[in-house]
Amino acid sequence: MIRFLTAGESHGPGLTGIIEGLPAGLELSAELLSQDMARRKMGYGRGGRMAIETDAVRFVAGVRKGRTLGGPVTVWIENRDFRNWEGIMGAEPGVPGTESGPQKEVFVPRPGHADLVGGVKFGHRDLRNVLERASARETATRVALGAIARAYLSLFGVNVLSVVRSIGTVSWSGPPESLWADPEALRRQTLLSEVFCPDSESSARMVEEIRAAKKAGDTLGGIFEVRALGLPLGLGSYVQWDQRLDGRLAQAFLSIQAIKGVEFGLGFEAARLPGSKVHDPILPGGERGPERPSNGSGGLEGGVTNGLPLIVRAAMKPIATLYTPLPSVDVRTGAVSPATVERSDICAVPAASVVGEAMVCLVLAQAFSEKVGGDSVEEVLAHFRESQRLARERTRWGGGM
Ligand SMILES: Cc1cc2nc3c(=O)[nH]c(=O)nc-3n(C[C@H](O)[C@H](O)[C@H](O)COP(=O)(O)O)c2cc1C
Ligand SMILES: C=C(O[C@@H]1CC(C(=O)O)=C[C@@H](OP(=O)(O)O)[C@H]1O)C(=O)O
Repeated sequence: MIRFLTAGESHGPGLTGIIEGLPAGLELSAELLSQDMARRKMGYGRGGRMAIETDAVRFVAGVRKGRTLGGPVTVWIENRDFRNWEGIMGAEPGVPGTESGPQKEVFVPRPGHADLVGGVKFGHRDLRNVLERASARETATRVALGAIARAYLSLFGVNVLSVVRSIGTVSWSGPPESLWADPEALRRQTLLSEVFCPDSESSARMVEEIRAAKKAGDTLGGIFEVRALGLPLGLGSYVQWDQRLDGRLAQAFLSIQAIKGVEFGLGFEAARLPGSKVHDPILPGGERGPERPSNGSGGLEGGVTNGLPLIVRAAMKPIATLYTPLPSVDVRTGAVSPATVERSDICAVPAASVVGEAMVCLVLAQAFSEKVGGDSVEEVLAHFRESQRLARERTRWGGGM
């Protein structure tokens, strides 16, 4: 069983991630993780912090000579900004000389952030004790662990990709199927856009809208789409509520800071259409199993992958920190006061799309490990091949069923 945890504060010394349950012998390197780490820092509308961090990943456990050992894999990502925060964020109280100067305490909660609820829940008067962990800085760890999960998924020929579908009021219909089917070309074209939208006209309009929001002291959200290609039929299960893969993916997406909605395939549109326009006919097909001429289901039926691409879209709300702040209350006095303004992103939808990919990789890796298990890569691959053989046999109609 694959499971993972993250730890660390936004301006503390660094971030730690642990992922357990990977087979021994999986090839891993910092270099392999670096592309995803770099993409998460990108996107027009991010704040000054991204210029400070390098987000280099160091393996501190579970990997030797470029291969997993079978134990928990632990990653460490340094917060380079910590050197500017050491006196404020250090773990030891009263280290001489470190507590002079501004302490960057936060007393006026930002509407839409975790400040108010965290302060009341944990009894923190200084709301910095809340925002440091609630911050999406934590997603750097998820992307590192997600890239490890991606390496595991590559054993099965699975590819996970994303594009930005809308920012603010600007939206577009998404790439044609032919471009989705060419992962390298899609990735290249997505990276050419400042907002990870491979349609250049929409991309330029999105950038313009972010620029206008910044000028107005405002922020923006948007929608991104993640797809997983090359999935076999049979990951996840309908036999228990918490084994349904759509439910597990939805939880994973909603756990990303500021994600407020998730849909699969036709999504909410399906509620407006008759069944004949929603469900995907089942045709006999050939050697590769039944054929489905459409994919309104987004690759899941009964909480189980059906062999079609997984299609998930997530909606991100606008960033909570406003440079023209909303009214709030000073927790020391109860007086009405403008919400705290911290250095902040204006829009982080492109970055969130990379985090979304990471969460899909992690949930799919868990589902694969449940289905095909195994202590070594060799064993995992043998189990996978056998399960593929059985699936082929069972869809040779009139034969194996
Ligand atoms: C990649 C990314 C970057 C973010 N950057 C900021 C930011 O700079 N300022 C901010 O106020 N919120 C930012 N957020 C959102 C907050 O972390 C989030 O709104 C907060 O933790 C409260 O959680 P909730 O919105 O899910 O309720 C970001 C989210 C993501 C995914
Ligand atoms: C640090 C990251 O994102 C941060 C997420 C974030 C928030 O409130 O969620 C607030 C900002 O933090 P800071 O005040 O340090 O600039 C973002 O930069 C990151 O993505 O690596």
